[in-house]
Amino acid sequence: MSYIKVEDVSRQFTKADGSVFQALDHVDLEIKQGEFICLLGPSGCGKSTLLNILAGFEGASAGTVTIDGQTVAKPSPKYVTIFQNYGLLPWRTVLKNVELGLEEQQLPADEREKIARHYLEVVGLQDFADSHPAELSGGMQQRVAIARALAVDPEIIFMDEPFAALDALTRMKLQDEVSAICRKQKKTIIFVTHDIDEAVVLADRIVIMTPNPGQIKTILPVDLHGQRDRTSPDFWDIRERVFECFALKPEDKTEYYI
Ligand SMILES: Nc1ncnc2c1ncn2[C@@H]1O[C@H](COP(=O)(O)OP(=O)(O)OP(=O)(O)O)[C@@H](O)[C@H]1O
Repeated sequence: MSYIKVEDVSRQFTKADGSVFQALDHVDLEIKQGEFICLLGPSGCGKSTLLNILAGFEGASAGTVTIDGQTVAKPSPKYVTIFQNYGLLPWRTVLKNVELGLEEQQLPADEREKIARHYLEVVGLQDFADSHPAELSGGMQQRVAIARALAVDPEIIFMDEPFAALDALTRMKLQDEVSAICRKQKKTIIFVTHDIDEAVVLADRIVIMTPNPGQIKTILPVDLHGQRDRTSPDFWDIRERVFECFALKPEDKTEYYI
């Protein structure tokens, strides 16, 4: 039973010179509740456009998107989005940043603080509650953004290249943490990336997109369970299949990004 249904969605943009650009072309996709989906493809293939349409930030030119049977027309408080630049308020403490989304729920202050402290613990930042974002590393700031997203108990978390600004080791650590946390919390995740290894580490299914016009080329199930070992033959087998989908030549494979 599909939870998110994308039916025949197209999106055109009119460029400055008046020409029409087809960012998404007849896209169909069904996603089950609790799935971790990675949208993977080269720059300009429409990953962010599709994510923005799913999250209700922008409309499709044609086609429909439904979530739990309801047509998506605008952003909903049931879903949260995490961006690459963390989106933290610099003048607030870490704790107060995590409380931000809860303030709209009109909870008593002590209840709000209890929930925020719980999710800071989930992401391992309980000792930094009184720090300000500028005192934290990029990886820690992104963990605050993840705690803030989880605190409102969303049904879906949309993530648009959330680790792109982080160094490779921090990114790998956060990939493992996000995978474990989101699966434990049973969230539906739509995650945009152009990093092949990141998609293989995280996804239940990888939606492989190609540009000009933006289309879904294929959907690859990732049949790896539990903690994903980046050195295992199974991991390398799936990674190989993704490379084949993009028709990358053997000599291209040393570069992890597409
Ligand atoms: N508001 C807009 N006006 C005109 N063109 C747009 C607009 N938004 C996106 N596009 C174009 O649509 C195409 C798809 O953009 P999108 O940001 O969805 O790609 P992407 O796959 O997420 O790329 P990246 O990995 O570089 O972020 C791009 O060629 C982009 O220039």
